[in-house]
Amino acid sequence: MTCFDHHFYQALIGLDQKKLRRTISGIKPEEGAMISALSDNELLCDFSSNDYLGLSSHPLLKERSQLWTDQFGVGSRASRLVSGTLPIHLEVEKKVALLKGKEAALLFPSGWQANASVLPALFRLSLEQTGHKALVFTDKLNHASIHLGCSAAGIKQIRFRHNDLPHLEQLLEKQKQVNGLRFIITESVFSMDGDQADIGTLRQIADKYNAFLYVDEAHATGVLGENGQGLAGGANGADLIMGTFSKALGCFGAYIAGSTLLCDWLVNSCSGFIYSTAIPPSVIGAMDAALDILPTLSKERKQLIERSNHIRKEFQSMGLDTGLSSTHIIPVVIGNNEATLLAAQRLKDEGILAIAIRPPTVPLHAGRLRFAITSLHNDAMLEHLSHVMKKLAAEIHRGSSI
Ligand SMILES: Cc1ncc(COP(=O)(O)O)c(C=O)c1O
Repeated sequence: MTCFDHHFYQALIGLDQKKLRRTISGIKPEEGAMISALSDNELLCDFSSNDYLGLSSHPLLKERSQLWTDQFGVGSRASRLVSGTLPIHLEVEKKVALLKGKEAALLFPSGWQANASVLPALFRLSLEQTGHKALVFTDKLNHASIHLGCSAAGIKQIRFRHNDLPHLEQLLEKQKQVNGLRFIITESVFSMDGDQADIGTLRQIADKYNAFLYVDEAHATGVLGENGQGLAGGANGADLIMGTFSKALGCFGAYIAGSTLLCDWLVNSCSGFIYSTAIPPSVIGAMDAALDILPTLSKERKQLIERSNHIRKEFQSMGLDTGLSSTHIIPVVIGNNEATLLAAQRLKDEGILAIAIRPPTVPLHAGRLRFAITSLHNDAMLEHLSHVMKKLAAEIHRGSSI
């Protein structure tokens, strides 16, 4: 009991009333894409997992994780700049840089931590070098950790409409005479919408306005681009790529990739890198194995995209709103929070897990079921999904409470 429990209680009641309260419900992984819910042991096919290539249970990831734990210990003992840097951290950073076609890379304990701490470090560069605050142009649907990185730095974001690059240009043009370094920040595949940013055009705009292009590739890495490189790698891509190992790469942790000087600057200025214990050997082992496996998965990537295209078309033919999705992430936008929760429950009753995503994760009145297709889904699972969604679509169109 704390002296503020009555405040916590009232705040939670407020969320309940708006159907926005979140609760933790545990799961146990079963074979393939199946999981069982801890609450009732119900067996469900998981369409909410970000384990897009099924690597989280891959034998090589487990083996190397175990091997490097045996060789280097469980913990990494210190932060990277103290005595926490092992040869395996440096090796994996080289592999990330190679995958992304960049000079250098740095590992971070999580994607959230990377965005939340790298952005403030970059923005400080503007103040230090020009004496003026950074001008930060952000897509309206960027991830919460990007917003946090901006607000932690006291930056007022100049937000452009989602994926609307003419609007971005207008905003850049409007600020043309204002001093300060310019940053453009976007995701390459949007986590809740499954649509893609046009990196080529963003690069041209960034060059025209001498802006630094920062791209979060959390959901593209592993799945899209050559060898799963993502969409923003190479010389014509982003200035800084941020990405995670926690999704298609099946493990945990994150990275940024860019120029050597950029990485050297972050080693000297980024609090999330400097003041945090180095990633443990078990995780580095899994990261290393995932990076080795990635180039061998072209067939899986192709199949994943084909299957996702098929499911999206099926949903659309049922009159469901899949937004602008063009990837393995397929939202079905329902709108109302209560109806979204009901729809998720209907699916659960039919053995399908698709979590109801509600504000503030998505904009107001844009509640949705978010389906992530993975390599672990087989034809029978996808057919069952289609069958169940047909029934749900009929309910939606009948105008029932869903
Ligand atoms: C676009 C995006 N960026 C960053 C993150 C944070 O990554 P992590 O889960 O590694 O903290 C996520 C994950 O939820 C994400 O979807």
